[in-house]
Amino acid sequence: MAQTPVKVTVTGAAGQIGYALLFRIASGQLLGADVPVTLSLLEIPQAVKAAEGTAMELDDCAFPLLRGIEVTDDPNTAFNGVNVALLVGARPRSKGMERGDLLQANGGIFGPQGKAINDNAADDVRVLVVGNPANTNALIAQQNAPDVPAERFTAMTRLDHNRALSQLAAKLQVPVAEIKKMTIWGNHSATQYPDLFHAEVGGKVAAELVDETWLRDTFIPTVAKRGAAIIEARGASSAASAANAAIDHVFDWVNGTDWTSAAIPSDGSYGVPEGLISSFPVASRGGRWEIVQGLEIDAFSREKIDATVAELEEERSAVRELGLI
Ligand SMILES: NC(=O)C1=CN([C@@H]2O[C@H](COP(=O)(O)OP(=O)(O)OC[C@H]3O[C@@H](n4cnc5c(N)ncnc54)[C@H](O)[C@@H]3O)[C@@H](O)[C@H]2O)C=CC1
Ligand SMILES: O=C([O-])CC(=O)C(=O)O
Repeated sequence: MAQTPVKVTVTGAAGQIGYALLFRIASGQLLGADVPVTLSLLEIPQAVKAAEGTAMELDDCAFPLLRGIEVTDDPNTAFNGVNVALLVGARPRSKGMERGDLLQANGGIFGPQGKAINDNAADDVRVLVVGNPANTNALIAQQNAPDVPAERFTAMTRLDHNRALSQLAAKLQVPVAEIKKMTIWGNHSATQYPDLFHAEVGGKVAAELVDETWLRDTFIPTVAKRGAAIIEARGASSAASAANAAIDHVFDWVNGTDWTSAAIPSDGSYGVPEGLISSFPVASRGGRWEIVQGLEIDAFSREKIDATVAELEEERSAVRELGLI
């Protein structure tokens, strides 16, 4: 029997990440090489024409797995029956904009999108928020979707995870595939904590294979500030690598993995207050993320985790005060 296509909705579809992401979804890399998909491209009215242009190009690829494309500026249409929602479109910080203004502007996007997901999505919907500030935008969407299980709302720290793998592989001159158990904790921001005390290379603890100064003064800031370094070098923010990380996140969520990093709602593990959407070491089993349990947290890591979690708490308080959640 022919398989029913999975509906994948991408917001901000006419943006840079959208352009790097849509073709890979349509080619089968998001869900698997045997899973047909339909795509819904959500944009603001001014960018619908550009998204239609991307849809024309998608048509022109004649992807065997792509069973339909819609382009719309209506969230209720875009999320109608959606199985996988990739929330990429967001309001970037502009010059002179205060953090409260940024959160308010994004509340105006992620609140209504959360509600539209609540009212229209398929029962098995999975949501990945990429648009910044990703963790708190995910919280806003989740809190506006009370009928959807809270655990279905996640935010992307997989790009940070991949950056950490790549930096460590280069330092140790080993292939990326030899590194296991990498973890990003906390917020997708400069406070994030890339943890080498649980990462392993050839069965050895990564933190013991590098000197402490490099770990503290080079590795952590390089990973945490890589987004800014890309903007500085490219004159535009990470797009292909962000799209790649979104593909990795959803593929592993659906198909399973023993260990990666994802920002998911906290159940209180590792002292992270319940409900915060924070990055953890996670496994995916049976289509659900689980926080890896039982890790010893040393004093250095505790301080770093507490700092990034404190930032998430501040963001949650700010959006509460603004009445966004
Ligand atoms: N979590 C992560 O690791 C990363 C997150 N990002 C974030 O991803 C977001 C998107 O980045 P780019 O694609 O480079 O930006 P972009 O500016 O090229 O594209 C954003 C698109 O979103 C659209 N948009 C704005 N409001 C919308 C709404 N209400 N509904 C639907 N579409 C809407 C815009 O029209 C635009 O086409 C940014 O917030 C960026 O900071 C970027 C890289 C990594
Ligand atoms: O800062 C940005 O807009 C891009 C970003 O999140 C990243 O590259 O990690």
